[in-house]
Amino acid sequence: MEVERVQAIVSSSLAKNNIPLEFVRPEDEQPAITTFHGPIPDIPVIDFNHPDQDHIIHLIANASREWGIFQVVNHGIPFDLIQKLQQVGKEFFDLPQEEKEVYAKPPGALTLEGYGSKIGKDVNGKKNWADHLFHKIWPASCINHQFWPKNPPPYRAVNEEYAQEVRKVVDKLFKWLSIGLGLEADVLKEGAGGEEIEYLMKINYYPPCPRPDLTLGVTSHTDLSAMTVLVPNEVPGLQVFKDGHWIDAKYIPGALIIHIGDQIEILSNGKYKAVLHRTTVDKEKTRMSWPVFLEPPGEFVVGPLPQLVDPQIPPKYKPKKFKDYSYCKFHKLPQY
Ligand SMILES: O=C(O)CCC(=O)C(=O)O
Ligand SMILES: [Fe+2]
Repeated sequence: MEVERVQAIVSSSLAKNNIPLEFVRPEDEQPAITTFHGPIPDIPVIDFNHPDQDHIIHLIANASREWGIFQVVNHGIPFDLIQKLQQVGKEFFDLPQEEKEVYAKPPGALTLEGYGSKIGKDVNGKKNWADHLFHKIWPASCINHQFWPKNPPPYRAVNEEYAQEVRKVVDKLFKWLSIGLGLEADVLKEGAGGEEIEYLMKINYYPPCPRPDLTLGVTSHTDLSAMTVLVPNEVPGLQVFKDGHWIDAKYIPGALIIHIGDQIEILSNGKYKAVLHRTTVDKEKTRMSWPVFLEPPGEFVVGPLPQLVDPQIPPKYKPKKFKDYSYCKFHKLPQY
């Protein structure tokens, strides 16, 4: 069966002011009805250039306890590299449809890697207003170049360079998040797979939509990863659920958006929270984003760090192989 990409639907036959019913969300999900516009604090913004490292650690730990998400400025990744990452990704999605299909996720494949759209409809029978491309970028041993676009030609070099830069930021984040729990600097990284942690790049492509009030790009979820490091383009759309409200993330040029994912929530025994988030789409503009998911290897067992468990504070999660955790999450089965 041929899967129809959202981008292809948009460029073909879309009636003005109309979208196919399978993209129309129930009212309790529609962004026009459920987005909060009252006064509310912004997602915390953390400056890695702050001279006092203890202060940075304090801010990161607080943001991860209270929000599960924060933005980082002055993170050290050169702005022109971020712009190149965006440019080569955009050029890939601008290719003719049949050229992109060369990278299509093989049907029935176990891997997430490849070009595609979410095939299954969700529990409401609804689809996401988004296409995507997934491929691993680190460690070298887990890279499948068959899923890396050959076009545009600089795609590979730019993604290789980005992988090296993002690793430096990730190492700092793991270290500071660990210290923020009152623990040794290496515990979270080691608890999530150490040097074997896999860096999974995703490009989200959200075409313009005639009815952004009715649909969603990605529906509400927490990330399966340990954490996620995301570069957005300039079109707003990320929303986070905080204190019972869906609120918009502000776009800060060049900033990285850090999501705490399920595996850090588990490792920290619930001290840090995986953030519930979703995305909206735009009437005129294409939104894109480049999350990198940091995932334990499939066979790696993740559970609450023993240092955070005692008779007064029992473990809130059972240790589990990452591949089993992912399987349950994708198939919407209970975890424990
Ligand atoms: O596009 C975004 O800002 C977020 C995308 C997202 O949540 C995801 O791909 O997991
Ligand atoms: Fe996400």
